Amino acid sequence: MTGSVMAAGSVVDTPGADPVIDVRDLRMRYGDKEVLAGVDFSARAGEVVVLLGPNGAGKTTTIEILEGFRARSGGHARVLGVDPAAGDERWRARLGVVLQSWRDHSKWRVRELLTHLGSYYEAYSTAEKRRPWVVDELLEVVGLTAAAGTAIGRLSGGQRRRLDVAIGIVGRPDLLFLDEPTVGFDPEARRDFHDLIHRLTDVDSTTVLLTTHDLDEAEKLADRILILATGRIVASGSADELSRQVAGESEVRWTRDGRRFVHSAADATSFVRELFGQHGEAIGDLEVRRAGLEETYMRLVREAEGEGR
Ligand SMILES: Nc1ncnc2c1ncn2[C@@H]1O[C@H](COP(=O)(O)OP(=O)(O)OP(=O)(O)O)[C@@H](O)[C@H]1O
Repeated sequence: MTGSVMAAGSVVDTPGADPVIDVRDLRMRYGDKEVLAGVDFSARAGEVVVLLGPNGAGKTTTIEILEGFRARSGGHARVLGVDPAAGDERWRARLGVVLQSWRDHSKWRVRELLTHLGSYYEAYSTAEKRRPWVVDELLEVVGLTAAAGTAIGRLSGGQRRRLDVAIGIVGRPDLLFLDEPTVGFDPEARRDFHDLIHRLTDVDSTTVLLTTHDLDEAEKLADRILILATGRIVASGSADELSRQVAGESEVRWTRDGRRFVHSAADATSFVRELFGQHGEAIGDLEVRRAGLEETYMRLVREAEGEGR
């Protein structure tokens, strides 16, 4: 591991507060294929943690283990203080799950299904958290009011995904797992979804663990981004912190005498100082861009994969 990659397990929890998710040395094998080779991370109450990684890196596997859907091969995992392999109904009622795709319930109508699923949570209502979510309010926040009476088989792909999110949150979970929630969303649906996540974390202190391949989305939503590659968390931090870990070059753009110039510089500040020293007021439209999350992500994954060989 090089110095530019943060050591796995370096996430620090708030002192005194039990983490909502606590994973140490998590391992998973399918036959002789090792998918998770020692994953370490934790999440605090109200935090949005985004799990990034190439196809097949093990993101869904990680989430399914934490949801209690899949038995791990080894390591320590605690979710809301409970080993997910031994979680009971009461524990499950505090989780919300949005899987990659649901393919059932096609004859049910939207309102009917949400009312039905919500009824399972009534027994777990508390003074602090009334469960389930009132259906009309839920339909409103996920943008399905107009489709409330529509049979599920007739929803568009984006509406279907909104319904998946509604199913995930109908029980007002303390912890919400979302596996690629915005696939098929148009830009407006995506923005509504981002607002919804902010509402869940701000109003309800819901903790969120989500996977996505949309780096823009990761940057918008995440308090912390985890990059999973070669079976481990190879980097952890905000988009800004990650980009500072990668000693990338910045791009400097400017115009002079009506011409556009672009230059990559390792030290943008001294380059710009020199540029003004030489050309002074002739310089216009100056822009300096640090490596974006996409470039940072690609470099971190490539470094990890290079070392793994
Ligand atoms: N039930 C299973 N049996 C055998 N191998 C599996 C099983 N489930 C997943 N795998 C393999 O484990 C690896 C990790 O899969 P996983 O779905 O967790 O990755 P992912 O990071 O979520 O990928 P993607 O970004 O494509 O959704 C893949 O190589 C996959 O083929």
